[in-house]
Amino acid sequence: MTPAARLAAAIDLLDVILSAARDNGPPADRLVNDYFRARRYAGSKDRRAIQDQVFDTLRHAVSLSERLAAVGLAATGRTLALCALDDAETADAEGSGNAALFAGPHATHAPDAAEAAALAAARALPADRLSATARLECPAWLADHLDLDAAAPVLAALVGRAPLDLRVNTLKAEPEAVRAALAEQGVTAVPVAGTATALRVDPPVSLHQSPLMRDGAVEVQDANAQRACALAAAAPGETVIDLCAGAGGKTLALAAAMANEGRLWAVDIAPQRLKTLARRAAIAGVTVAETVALPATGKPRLRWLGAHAETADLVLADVPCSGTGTWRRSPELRLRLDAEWLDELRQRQARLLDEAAALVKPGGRLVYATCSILAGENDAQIAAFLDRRPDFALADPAGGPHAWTPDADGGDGFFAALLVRCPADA
Ligand SMILES: C[S@@+](CC[C@H](N)C(=O)[O-])C[C@H]1O[C@@H](n2cnc3c(N)ncnc32)[C@H](O)[C@@H]1O
Repeated sequence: MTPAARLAAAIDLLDVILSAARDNGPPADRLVNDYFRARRYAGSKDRRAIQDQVFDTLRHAVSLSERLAAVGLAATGRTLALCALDDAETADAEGSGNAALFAGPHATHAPDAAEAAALAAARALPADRLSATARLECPAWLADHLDLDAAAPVLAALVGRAPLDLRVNTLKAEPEAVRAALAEQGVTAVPVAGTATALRVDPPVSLHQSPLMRDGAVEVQDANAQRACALAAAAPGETVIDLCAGAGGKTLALAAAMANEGRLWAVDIAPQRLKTLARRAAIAGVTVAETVALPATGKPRLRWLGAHAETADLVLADVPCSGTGTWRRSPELRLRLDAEWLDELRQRQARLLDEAAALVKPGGRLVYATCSILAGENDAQIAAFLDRRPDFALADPAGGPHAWTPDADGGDGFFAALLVRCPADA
């Protein structure tokens, strides 16, 4: 593809992603996959270049939008992409280069003289003229929900690209053997300190064709998500309920920790995700997990929850959340979230926490987890829960809940609290 065709594709994709973000449509990575599935003529290098351009633009969409607004331009896929061009490309966009970026059928994307001047002014705006939130690529309204000064290092790290973290599936392989096998494929994977199963490949490479992936010896899973699972300390023979199992990232980790012994219920409201879970479980050699699709409300849900009340040694509530900790991987989430949705999420999280607690047997454990960096979804939920349920306590009150962050730990922003229910005779 020519540079002009790549830019045009990036603009098309940005428009599709922005409109999905506005209308609660599919996530960016799915839209990118769909886009290229319909355009088989794009080679892998083209795809990589277009994808990088799209995601880099989305990572800076908050500041780019503010720059565009400052010169009176609306933020669209096209203006965002043009505003994000670097110096060499800018010469082209302004017509002083060879205009290769707008050649042939892609001339429609070329700015006219007035727009080119406005874009140049937007690009030249010094960073210290941007708002404090835009400098950190954080939507302005979120300043009411976090301490901007304290969160600045985390927000800054969330603008970067995520590494590729792998979880070694101990049902199939040992970390050292996996490292050696990866090294034979020319891939350097480094153990992540403080975890037993996480290997980091940084910068990321595609391992989809790797036999290790195909045979289920490794899974892609962020190291901090693995830390949350490790905190749960699922053990062989236990009864475990993964209440928001989704496509099973954590279910598979729990099953490995249980060495496939005991009972592991994987519950979700999305049957399609549970189907993916079952497929992944088969590849990973997980035999202990049983999927349960429940509606979000209503009698069948109450019936299942009632039948399993106070039966679990461990319940994991990996609740739906803002995903603010995953902005490196899903930068469009910044544009998706609004105050109303955040409020709705928080109510849902509190309800799920209460449902999860009702499943825990006396003396059992409850892990509440999010991939959010917002206190309202994290510490505040735990504090309110402990007020509602005085029969639960933080397992490690001195350490409190855990908040792992990309600046400190390299992985996604992740929060997990381990709560223990008082034994029956306490
Ligand atoms: C953060 S995701 C879970 C990710 C998953 N645990 C993993 O590790 O891959 C949250 C999940 O909660 C599910 N969910 C939302 N509301 C639910 C409810 N009322 N009961 C059960 N699951 C729910 C969503 O469908 C979504 O799959």
